[in-house]
Amino acid sequence: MTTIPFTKGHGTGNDFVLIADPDGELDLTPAQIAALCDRHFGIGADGVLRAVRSARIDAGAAALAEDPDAEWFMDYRNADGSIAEMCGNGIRVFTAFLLDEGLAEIPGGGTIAIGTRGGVRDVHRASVGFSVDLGRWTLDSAEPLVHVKDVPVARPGISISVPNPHVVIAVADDDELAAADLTYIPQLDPAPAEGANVELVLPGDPLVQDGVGRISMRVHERGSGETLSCGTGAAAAALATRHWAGAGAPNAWRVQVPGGTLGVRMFPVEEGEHVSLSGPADLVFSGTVEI
Ligand SMILES: N[C@@H](CCC[C@H](N)C(=O)O)C(=O)O
Repeated sequence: MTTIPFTKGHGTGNDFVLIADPDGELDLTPAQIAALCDRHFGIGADGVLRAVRSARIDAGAAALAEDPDAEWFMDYRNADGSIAEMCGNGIRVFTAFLLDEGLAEIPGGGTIAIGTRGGVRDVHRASVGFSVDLGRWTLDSAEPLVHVKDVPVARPGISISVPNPHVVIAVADDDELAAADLTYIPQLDPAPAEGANVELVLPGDPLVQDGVGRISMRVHERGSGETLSCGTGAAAAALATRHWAGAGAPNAWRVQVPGGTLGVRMFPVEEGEHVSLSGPADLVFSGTVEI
């Protein structure tokens, strides 16, 4: 048994166990991650965020090659111990944790570069919490048929990577959004080999207010089940809705999730378009745990 300090944090209710492991000494197994995330027998969380110096984790070499300033690497794990490329809520909470622990600083008005398995991501302070540039997104050609328990009709999903995989479907109304039973894993046909996070989206009425698009969303996350929020899922949901809305749809979106509100923005860059995510990041308590 090893006793390790941890902090519990969340971003719009998407909650995480945060562990500082600067020298990469803690090789947590999937079973240990699942035990930490267990809501009955552990601390309870949707995932684990390990803060390790990029130089001290294999996956960090690519991050440092991309941006030598990416001193810290976010080693993200889903609640079942599986690895994902990116976590949009997690990276804001991770940044709050680095600052709180005195491990990093964000110079006034500046950004911090964080290594992730999906590439280096720049985070800066926002009016509420933090904003992260999620980088380039891709629309994949797959349109799997999505069956969600208690949603009467299966419908084709739109596949978007940011760069973790998402499949987004629209629902008809509030009742359908509420009725969906996301304790069951949505069935995708064909099923993507790497799995997918599935977002159910209800466009706002009106869809656009004061130039900002509005949607509500629920999510079933790969490796974590239904969560109160998914940052990369909010970005994928806004991108899918803009795609459905067609020409003239806005590039700024407010996404209502069960745990709060997130902001999504699309903006042009030299090589295409990036999507950014903003929202709160809260550290709730700290303690020690035996693993
Ligand atoms: N909750 C996260 C996404 C976490 C990873 C996801 N479950 C996956 O496996 O891709 C977010 O806020 O983006």
